[in-house]
Amino acid sequence: MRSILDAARERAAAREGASDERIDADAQSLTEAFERAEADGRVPVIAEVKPTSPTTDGERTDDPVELAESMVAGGAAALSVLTEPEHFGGSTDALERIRAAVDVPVLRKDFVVREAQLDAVEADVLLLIVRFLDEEGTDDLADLLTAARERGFQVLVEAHTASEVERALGAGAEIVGVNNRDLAKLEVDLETFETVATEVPENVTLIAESGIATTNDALAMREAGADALLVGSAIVDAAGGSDVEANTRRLVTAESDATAETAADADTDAEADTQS
Ligand SMILES: O=P(O)(O)OC[C@@H](O)[C@@H](O)c1c[nH]c2ccccc12
Repeated sequence: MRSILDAARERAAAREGASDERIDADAQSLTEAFERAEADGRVPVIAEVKPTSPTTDGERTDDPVELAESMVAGGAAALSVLTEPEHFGGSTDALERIRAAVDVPVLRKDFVVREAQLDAVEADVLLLIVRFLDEEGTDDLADLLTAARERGFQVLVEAHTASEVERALGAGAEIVGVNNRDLAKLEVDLETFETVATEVPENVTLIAESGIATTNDALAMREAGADALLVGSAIVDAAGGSDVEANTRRLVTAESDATAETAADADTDAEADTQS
């Protein structure tokens, strides 16, 4: 299989020939969706519809709209939908159907390297990956960021290292995602977020991405400063079962459950005190 980047360049070239109409996105605010979640005690989670990936065996053939609806029922603040066809089994059609079916913001997850790719499908939020930009055959991050905003998209800029975060901020990113997965080696290390997050100023919305599997992982990412979590595998093919709604809810309620547990512990302690 050719590389993700080569595939992206080729899809970009195909779109350049197609000269689609320019998207004029009517976008729902991602940060407001996070605030609504926080206001009712939910951890802001972006749940991801990803039929397959280079690190997954096989491909899920469930109806993506049903998956998405279960995620929202489980309390997801927003959704992420892969539209990359070759390595992730995604499609713009799935994104359109999901976006029409749910009332939360939807992120288009793809490898956008050229402006022409922006017009493939409307979404609330668009992903730009620092690692794949500013090099030969791709556009500049700052130019793409501007071009995406001109079309009405909010933009999530993804970084993996401190220097990529610097490039994201330098280009004017207001929403930054730190990917715990190294896209070259495809290995996940949650310490990536814990280390790199310290580079991001308070006024920037910060998202921890990938490899978040347990409620403890979720708590650790929040502790390290994540305003929101982006979770795919642990919701869709969790070891504990594939009840997507329950898997989403488990992460969404991680903090309220932890508080309840501490309170219960305190109660038991108080009881022990009165009895002694
Ligand atoms: O399935 P996970 O480990 O929960 O990860 C979700 C998401 O972060 C991951 O799919 C992802 C992060 N950045 C990407 C860029 C392209 C494609 C996919 C991704």
